[in-house]
Amino acid sequence: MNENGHRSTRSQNEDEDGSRLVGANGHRRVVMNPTSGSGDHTDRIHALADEYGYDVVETSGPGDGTALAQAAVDDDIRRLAVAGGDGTLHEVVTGLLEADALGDVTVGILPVGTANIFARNVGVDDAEAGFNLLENGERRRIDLGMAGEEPFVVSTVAGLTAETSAATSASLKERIGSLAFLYTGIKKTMEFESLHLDVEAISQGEETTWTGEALCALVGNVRQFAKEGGQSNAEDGLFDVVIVEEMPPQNVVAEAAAHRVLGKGTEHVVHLRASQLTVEGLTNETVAYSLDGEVSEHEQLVLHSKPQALSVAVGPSYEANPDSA
Ligand SMILES: Nc1ncnc2c1ncn2[C@@H]1O[C@H](COP(=O)(O)OP(=O)(O)OP(=O)(O)O)[C@@H](O)[C@H]1O
Repeated sequence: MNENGHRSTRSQNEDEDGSRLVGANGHRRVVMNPTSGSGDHTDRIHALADEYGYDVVETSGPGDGTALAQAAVDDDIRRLAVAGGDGTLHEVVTGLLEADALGDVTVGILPVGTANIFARNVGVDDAEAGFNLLENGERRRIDLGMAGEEPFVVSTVAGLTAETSAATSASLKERIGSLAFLYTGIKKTMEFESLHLDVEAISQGEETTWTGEALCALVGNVRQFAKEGGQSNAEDGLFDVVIVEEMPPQNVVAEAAAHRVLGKGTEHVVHLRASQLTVEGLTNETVAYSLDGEVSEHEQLVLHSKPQALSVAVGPSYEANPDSA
C-alpha cells in the first residue's frame, strides 16, 4: 500500500538492515506503556504487532522504558517501536543512549499517548501508520538534545514550575496549543523564579551570544514554540529557542492575555537558534525543568545538541527543513 498506508508488505523474511532475521519476529520489538493516553490501546497494539512481526514488551512503571530499551539492545533488536506518548519515548531513548546503541536501532513511534507531540512533528498519524513507516517508510537521523547527561527528543522547558505544567488543562492545550502551559505559567507569574541564562547561539553561520535574566526558556528540538508552533528543523544541530525575558509582572500578564507573547516582535520575547545554552537560577536555587514532560530540578544545566544522533521512522509530512517548505 502507499507509504503512509496501512499494510505491511515486507518484513517477515527481508531486512534491509543487512541482518538476517531470527525467527518471525527477529530484530523487531515494541515497548508499550499500557497506561499511556486513555490506556485502551493494548489489544490493538498486540494485534498489529502480530501482523507486522514484532515482539511486545510492556512497561510496568515509571522508568521501565529505559530498562526495556537496554534489554532490546542486548537482544539485538534493530527496529524498536514505542507504543506510548512523549514520556515513554523519552525513557526508551534514554535507554538507547545509555547502552551506546543510538546508531544501531531505528525508533518508530506508535502514538497512543495524550499529547503525542513527537509523533505529530514527525508525521506519524496513528499506530498502524507507525508500524508501516518503521517497515517501509523513510528513516531520518535527527538531532538529540542533551540536558546535562540526560537526553531529550521533543523539548526542554526551564523555569516553569512542575505545578504549572500539571495545571495546564487539556481544553486550554487544545485551544492555544504550544502556548498553553506558558500561558498558565504566566498567569501564575509571581511564582516564577528568574533565571540567569547564558546562551551561545549560532544563527545563519554567525555566532551570537545572548546573556540576561529570563522568566523561562523554551527549547525545542523537533518542535518550535514560536509563532504557531509546529515542527522545527530537527537535523541542523540547533535548538529552536524562545526566551521570555524578565519583565514587570503586569506586562507579562498583559501580553499573555492578548495571547501574543510569542507572536510578532514582542518586546520581551527573544527567538533564536542555539547549539548550546547554559541555564542557572539567579540565587543559587534550583530551577525546574521539564524534559519531554518529565520534571526535574537542577542548579545549573548545560543544554547541547548531538546532531543527527537518533535514527527515526518519519511520515510523508515530515520536512527535513520546514523553514524552506
Ligand atoms: N505500567 C505503568 N504504570 C504507570 N505509569 C507508567 C507505566 N509505564 C510507564 N509509566 C509512566 O507513564 C508516564 C506517561 O507516559 P506517556 O508519556 O507515554 O503517556 P502520556 O503522558 O499519556 O502521553 P504524552 O506524554 O504524549 O502526553 C511515563 O512518564 C512513564 O514513566
